[in-house]
Amino acid sequence: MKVSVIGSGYVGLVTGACLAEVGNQVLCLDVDPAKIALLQGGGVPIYEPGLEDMIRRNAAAGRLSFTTDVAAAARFGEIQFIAVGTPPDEDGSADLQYVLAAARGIARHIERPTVVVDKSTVPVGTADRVRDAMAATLAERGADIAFSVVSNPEFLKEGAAIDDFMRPDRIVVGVDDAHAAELMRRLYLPFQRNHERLIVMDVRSAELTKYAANAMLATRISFMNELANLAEALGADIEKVRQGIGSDPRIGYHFLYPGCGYGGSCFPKDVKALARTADEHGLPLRVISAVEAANDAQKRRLADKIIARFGADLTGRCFALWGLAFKPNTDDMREAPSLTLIDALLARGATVAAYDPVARDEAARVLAGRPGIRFADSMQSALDGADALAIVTEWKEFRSPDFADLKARLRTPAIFDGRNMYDPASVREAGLEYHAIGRP
Ligand SMILES: NC(=O)C1=CN([C@@H]2O[C@H](COP(=O)(O)OP(=O)(O)OC[C@H]3O[C@@H](n4cnc5c(N)ncnc54)[C@H](O)[C@@H]3O)[C@@H](O)[C@H]2O)C=CC1
Ligand SMILES: O=C(O)[C@H]1O[C@H](OP(=O)(O)OP(=O)(O)OC[C@H]2O[C@@H](n3ccc(=O)[nH]c3=O)[C@H](O)[C@@H]2O)[C@H](O)[C@@H](O)[C@@H]1O
Repeated sequence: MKVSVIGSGYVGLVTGACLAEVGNQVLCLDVDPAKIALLQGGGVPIYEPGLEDMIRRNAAAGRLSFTTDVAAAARFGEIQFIAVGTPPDEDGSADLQYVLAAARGIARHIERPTVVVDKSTVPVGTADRVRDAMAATLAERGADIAFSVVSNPEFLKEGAAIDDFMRPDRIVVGVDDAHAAELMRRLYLPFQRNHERLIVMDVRSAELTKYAANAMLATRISFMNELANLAEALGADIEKVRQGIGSDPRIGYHFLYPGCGYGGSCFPKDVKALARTADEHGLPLRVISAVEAANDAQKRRLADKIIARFGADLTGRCFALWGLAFKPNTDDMREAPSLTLIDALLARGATVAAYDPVARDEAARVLAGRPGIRFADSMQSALDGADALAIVTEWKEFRSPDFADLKARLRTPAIFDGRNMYDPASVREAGLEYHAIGRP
């Protein structure tokens, strides 16, 4: 099939590359000329394991190409995916300007019946707005071209995006006409060879399913984070409690890891947007508001622990930071808990020496112009001259450090572990203080 993808960010690129991988012809569009020039030259603007190889392979085979030409993209695909950003507006609701601009761009140039598939995360009712925007644009052109609007929310996780797309738990398709439903079924056939993964429903339910999934996952994390804080006060170990409850299949082990708060481009904004939608309908989601407040507090937790240990005035102190990205295996810094910690430390007069295996450049871009932060080339060099170490992202290479070396390099041998990476007894036996989340 011929497929256009409007928006070449995390979701657009992964969608485009994976659809090309199974034999479709794919054209990816973006409004950012620098991004498209990089992609056309064989580069990839984001770090996502396996993506660069997949893009190169499919571009070389002539199945995947990139453009900034809206008309070319609109005329190319019988299916047009919209995968542009939906950032939070000032009031927390999803800003739909990019989605609607993409829809108008398609309608301005299509020449044959087209199925428009919304992959961006959008509030319930957005498909209607996309339909209206397209109909108005077609009317301005005096064109009578049939089109359908489908909701096909994306559930991939950054850092595992290719695998999530190629082997999805489920593919949610919200659709209200048989032709579009059949086209979507054919498009996704290669991704469900072992068993049926397509869940077909009405458009509004599909739109809500996406927010429900992210809100449920965020709720689990905030629940565990608050419980961890309580465990700490009670002298209990949240890691033992996690194992104790995760073994119940009704609860399960996934997404039960306490830490220094959830970040990323989606949980924070989607939780806000869902709360906003509920408020607009006079049906406030009290649980969801609490999830958000608990996360804001949890992101400050490591800084609070450091202040409790070293005092509120951190002038002259330096803290080593391991991990900058909002989670491992990505260079994404959006809403990363590291940013909250860095802000708090710098505001109290400290300096920070940060190390991240892949997010260094992105972090340097985000933190440009902030005095007091140095980017180290290795885990070890971040420690030199530091008072203590804080761990924000659980990269694999942080799992088994040489604690004796750590102790030798740090002025105060103390670890503030925001991801509960170590066995407290082993760290303490090595002569280091260990301040984790919810552990005695
Ligand atoms: N990042 C993730 O892991 C996931 C994101 N989502 C959702 O997918 C959507 C996209 O997210 P990301 O890919 O992370 O965003 P992103 O910010 O990485 O990429 C969006 C891209 O769209 C481009 N763009 C904006 N307006 C355009 C237009 N009119 N025409 C063509 N290109 C345009 C931007 O230049 C940018 O490159 C959001 O709604 C997000 O909530 C859903 C699941 C996972
Ligand atoms: O809508 C989206 O964009 C995506 O949002 C999340 O994916 P992502 O943000 O890439 O990353 P996650 O692995 O979900 O982690 C999000 C945050 O939660 C934190 N987290 C995760 C799991 C856990 O047990 N504890 C915890 O603190 C992570 O450290 C990270 O900061 C969802 O997992 C995806 O299904 C969804 O498609």
